[in-house]
Amino acid sequence: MAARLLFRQLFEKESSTYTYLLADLGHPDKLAVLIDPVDRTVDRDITLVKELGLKLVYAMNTHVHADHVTGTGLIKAKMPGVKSVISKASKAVADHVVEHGDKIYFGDLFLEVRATPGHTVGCVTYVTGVGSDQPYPRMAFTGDALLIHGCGRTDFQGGSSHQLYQSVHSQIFTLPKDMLLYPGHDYKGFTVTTVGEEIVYNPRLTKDEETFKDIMENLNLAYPKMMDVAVPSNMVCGLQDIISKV
Ligand SMILES: N[C@@H](CCC(=O)N[C@@H](CSS)C(=O)NCC(=O)O)C(=O)O
Repeated sequence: MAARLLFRQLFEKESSTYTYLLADLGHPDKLAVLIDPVDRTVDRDITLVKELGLKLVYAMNTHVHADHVTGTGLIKAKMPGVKSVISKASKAVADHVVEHGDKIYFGDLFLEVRATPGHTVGCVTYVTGVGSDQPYPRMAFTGDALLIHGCGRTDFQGGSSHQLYQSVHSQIFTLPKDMLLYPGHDYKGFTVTTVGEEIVYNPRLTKDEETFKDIMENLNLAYPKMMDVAVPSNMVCGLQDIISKV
């Protein structure tokens, strides 16, 4: 049966985080994945998965988040059989650790892993693809490597403005110009962008690398309020928090 993509963009307002639900409606079991679920909105996401008749197979993270606790641990507790996913480079614990070039299949569809370190050392971008040879709308989930007309900060968790600049230019700006890009957060009310739009209008990453580094060194952002709780919890995909929340 031909793959058919179901796609939902979900928002968690306290951390301005986007969670993405993707499923292959062409598969008899309607296999699905969630990218970057948040603990606070897990019940909403699980209800939606059930209402749509999907079978969730992976709860995936683009990186170890510093501003909120991932929902992957809670989802595993509430939906036995779902596997957590994160990059090997993050050094976090998950059921499935991925590296650059890996493909995560759900039905005939897959997400290809592109290493995009710089915001954190283990950041990855997930790019959609399809196993069979058919025309397909393509999208990439950039986590905090690339935000809409912005990018993730680089001042903690192994962050590096040099690495982020190289990651975005080599792994994201080389994708097809009309590819849709979906970020991990948005603080300004945007929902989606394209590769072509960011190549022209991103106010940070269109600059030369030295100017970019200067911009990043002078962001003067306060540390995320939940950082001391979120990072240790997310190093185990949120598992240490589940006992009090299930
Ligand atoms: N105020 C928020 C944290 C906001 C923040 O630092 N966002 C990060 C991504 S989450 S670690 C970021 O990279 N921002 C880049 C930017 O340019 O805003 C909180 O207290 O949680």
